[in-house]
Amino acid sequence: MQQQALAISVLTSAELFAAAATSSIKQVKFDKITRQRNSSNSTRRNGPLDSASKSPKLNLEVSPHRAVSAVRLMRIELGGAFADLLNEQGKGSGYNEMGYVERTLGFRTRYLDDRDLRLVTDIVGGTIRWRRYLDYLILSLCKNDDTFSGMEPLLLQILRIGFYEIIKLEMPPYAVVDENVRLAKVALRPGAGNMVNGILRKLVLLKESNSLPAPKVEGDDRQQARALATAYSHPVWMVRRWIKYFGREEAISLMMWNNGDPIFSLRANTGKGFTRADLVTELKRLKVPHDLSAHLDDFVRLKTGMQIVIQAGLLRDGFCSVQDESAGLVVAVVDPHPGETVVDCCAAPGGKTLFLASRLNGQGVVTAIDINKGRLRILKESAKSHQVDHVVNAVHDDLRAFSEKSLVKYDKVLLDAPCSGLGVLSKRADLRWNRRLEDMEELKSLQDELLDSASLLVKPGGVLIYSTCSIDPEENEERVASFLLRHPDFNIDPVSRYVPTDFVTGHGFYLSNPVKHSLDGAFAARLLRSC
Ligand SMILES: C[S@@+](CC[C@H](N)C(=O)[O-])C[C@H]1O[C@@H](n2cnc3c(N)ncnc32)[C@H](O)[C@@H]1O
Repeated sequence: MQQQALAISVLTSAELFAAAATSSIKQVKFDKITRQRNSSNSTRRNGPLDSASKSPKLNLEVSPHRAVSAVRLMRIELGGAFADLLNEQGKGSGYNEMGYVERTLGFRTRYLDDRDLRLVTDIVGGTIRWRRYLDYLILSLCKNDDTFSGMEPLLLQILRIGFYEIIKLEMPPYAVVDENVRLAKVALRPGAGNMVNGILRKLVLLKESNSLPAPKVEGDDRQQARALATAYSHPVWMVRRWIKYFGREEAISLMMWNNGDPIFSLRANTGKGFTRADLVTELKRLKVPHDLSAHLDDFVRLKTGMQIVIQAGLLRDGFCSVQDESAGLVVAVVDPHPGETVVDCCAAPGGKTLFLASRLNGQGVVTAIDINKGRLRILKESAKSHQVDHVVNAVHDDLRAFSEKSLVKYDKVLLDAPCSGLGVLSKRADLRWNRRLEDMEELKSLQDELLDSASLLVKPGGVLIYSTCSIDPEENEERVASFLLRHPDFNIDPVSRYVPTDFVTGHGFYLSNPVKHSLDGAFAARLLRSC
């Protein structure tokens, strides 16, 4: 199911870190909203104790995973945190989150077991992905627009959960109605429960009679894009952009991919002497279904069971990393060899650095630069647990400053640039709602600037590799074309020697396309500096 993993990837961990750094202000805002709500409901009959109470009542009537899901959705929406923020530490996070339930909803339920945690992950991921479509349905079943726009945040989350469970998870509808009505009554007030009851029952009737409202794809381009954006739950600007670049059918396929269950891969950490064969033995012992990667020797694809891998400590102990094959193929494009000097210009949290380092077989150095201290700390810790820290030199700096002052030139320079992340929307459930069209322009000029800086670090005859986890031509091919105009001493080195032909574009770049390859989207260009 969606968002199966609890701790997702090294990348996610760093973003969690970044999110945590900004969450305190947002938490104050959230606490304030929920405090206001709690104080106005302090007299409810069946309800929990007020949040000010020292020992919240144990309320076993409410299914704990729904309470936690609702709270997490509130946090994500109000706080802009990442969907897996509280899943990071696996089981332990359940306790953490129950604390939130107590403080914000004002009651306790039993603690979450593994099954509950999986349900929370599925419900939260799915509800976020389908938000635009769910809201369209909810709005169409409300008395009027004001009922929807004036709805309190928690009530809206409870409705979204109910709609998602009925429409997308196809759970037994009347059980879903009962459970969500109870949650609304306990967490809010009896009237809120009645409203949830009324709206969910209308939905069940429409679903049973096959007459759910559906956005009509008609009118001019903008109107059609709007309807598709609602039906497939994406922002309108993304849909328009994808139709422009990929055509309507591929845009739809891409949205369907983004809404599907994310697929996770593991990379065996050969730097620690743990081979893919060892990983496979472990996965078999743990009964985790998997396939060998068709593209990379050290990788396996998981069908399910990431939680089991996490709980077995394989990630914590550095035996493997969660890394998408699309990112692994970028390292294949870099093609590091023992004894070479490599610089990873935007390295943190270190997914690619670790793979590069393990490929050096203990000879050579990867200099890993990043502007973000917190993310770089994660990189350093991971390098230690992966036992590749002796070949990783972590540098906290802005690449633009570093490249101006560096006297050293490198054999291989990887710029894994900050980008929109439009290739990884299946794993990053909330990213689609956080990205704005305006971000694209800012990102493009940053990418140009960083490319210019990275090029200063390449020795004559050396290679600059530019990569992103985006599928957007303006962040990929266009940035390379613009760079080559500014830097005539660089030429395209086609990647066909490094990755399977299927991933090579007409211009000799590497492109992993979610629709075509069933991997995350990623891009890389090899640019050779003349001697
Ligand atoms: C796409 S992420 C890199 C992911 C990483 N390569 C990996 O595989 O785990 C981009 C990184 O660029 C860093 N960054 C952004 N601007 C930078 C700058 N001016 N100098 C150095 N790093 C920068 C960000 O902090 C972020 O960690």
